[in-house]
Amino acid sequence: MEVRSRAPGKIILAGEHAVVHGSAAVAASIGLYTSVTLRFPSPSDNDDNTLTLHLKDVGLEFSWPIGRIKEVLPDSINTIASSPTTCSPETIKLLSKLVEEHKIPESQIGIASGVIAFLWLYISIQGNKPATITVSSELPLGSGLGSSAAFCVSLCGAFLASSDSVKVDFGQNGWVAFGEKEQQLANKWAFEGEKIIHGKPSGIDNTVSTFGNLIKFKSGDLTCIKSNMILKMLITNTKVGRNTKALVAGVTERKKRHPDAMTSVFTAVDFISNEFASIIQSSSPDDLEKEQKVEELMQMNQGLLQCMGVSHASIETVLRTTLNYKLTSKLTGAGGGGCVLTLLPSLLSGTIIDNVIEELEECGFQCLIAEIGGNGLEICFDGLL
Ligand SMILES: Nc1ncnc2c1ncn2[C@@H]1O[C@H](COP(=O)(O)OP(=O)(O)O)[C@@H](O)[C@H]1O
Ligand SMILES: C[C@@](O)(CCOP(=O)(O)O)CC(=O)O
Ligand SMILES: [Mg+2]
Repeated sequence: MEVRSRAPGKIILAGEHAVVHGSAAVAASIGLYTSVTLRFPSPSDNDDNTLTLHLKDVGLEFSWPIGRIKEVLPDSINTIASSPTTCSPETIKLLSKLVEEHKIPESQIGIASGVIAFLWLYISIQGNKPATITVSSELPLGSGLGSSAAFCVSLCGAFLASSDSVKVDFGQNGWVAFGEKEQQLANKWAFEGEKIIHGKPSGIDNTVSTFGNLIKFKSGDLTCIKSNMILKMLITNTKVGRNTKALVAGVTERKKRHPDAMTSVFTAVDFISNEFASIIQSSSPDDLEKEQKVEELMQMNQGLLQCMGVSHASIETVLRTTLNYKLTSKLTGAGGGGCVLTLLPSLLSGTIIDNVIEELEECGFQCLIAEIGGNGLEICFDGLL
């Protein structure tokens, strides 16, 4: 049997980092997906007793005989697919042992945490069954567009769709969404995977990747938003690599050093995200006024992200370049490099957009205009697409 799943990346329009500390944030899914194919060996493949993971984007392959997994985890992982569980530090150590048996080049060492998350999610949901899993993504990895969440959500989608705890209609054609209960379950498991990759995630990335659309998120609670204005964002990837876990930990350290100042920063971001959500939902027909307010909030949010210490020289270059065209930008995701959003007002001419993109690309950056607020996690069964 073969199951396919896909889950989108995201942009955070307001509130990254502060959302980890309980402030509100606003995020949207984008039309770039991570896809997973899961294949169980057929009865005729009786020699195939391995768990294999192909990571196409990074050109790495991992394979473990099921016997080796049982040897390293002798007490097996006592989890059930319907009950998402946090991986203990002891189990992370055991799973790391399995990952370290494969050579990961030093330049790609960040992939190890993703492979540990994969093992935790697979063994927890599917147990010790042999299978081959292939992952490929349209998202740049480690750039602030939520590739880690899309990775965890798409894996959980495929694992749950082929487990007994989820009822899926095998008869439907093409890509289908889970029912709400199954979406909640996939989201909770994906959050457990994100914890392994990020350390202390807020849960916004896996939530928007699972449910899609536009959301406001605060302290684990999700509110769906319906935008009443066209939000066109240019995404500029500075291609400066960074690691979300280290950036999130850096902000927490800064909060420990300056608790009152940082609490005020997070409170200000909470107001910005709430106001952002109300403006885009407002039924006022004055789009120009709404765009100007959104731009001002983006500018304020960027200033506060600088206060948190997560901007970067490459991000500042994008801000300066776009400002020359009177356009407003802010970093998106964890910062420290990665991606920057620029609001493209509805009346902006195509020529200006082309010119700004050309100038940004001359700096070595990569630009894209992504579709905002599309579908979340979807599943497809073999032969039906
Ligand atoms: N397609 C993928 N293949 C392998 N690992 C992935 C993939 N997508 C995400 N990951 C994992 O997620 C990590 C990047 O996550 P993170 O630092 O949070 O950045 P972001 O989520 O912004 O892309 C990678 O180092 C890897 O561990
Ligand atoms: C910085 C943060 O707000 C978003 C991180 O997004 P990304 O991994 O950089 O795509 C962390 C979180 O909310 O878990
Ligand atoms: Mg991430």
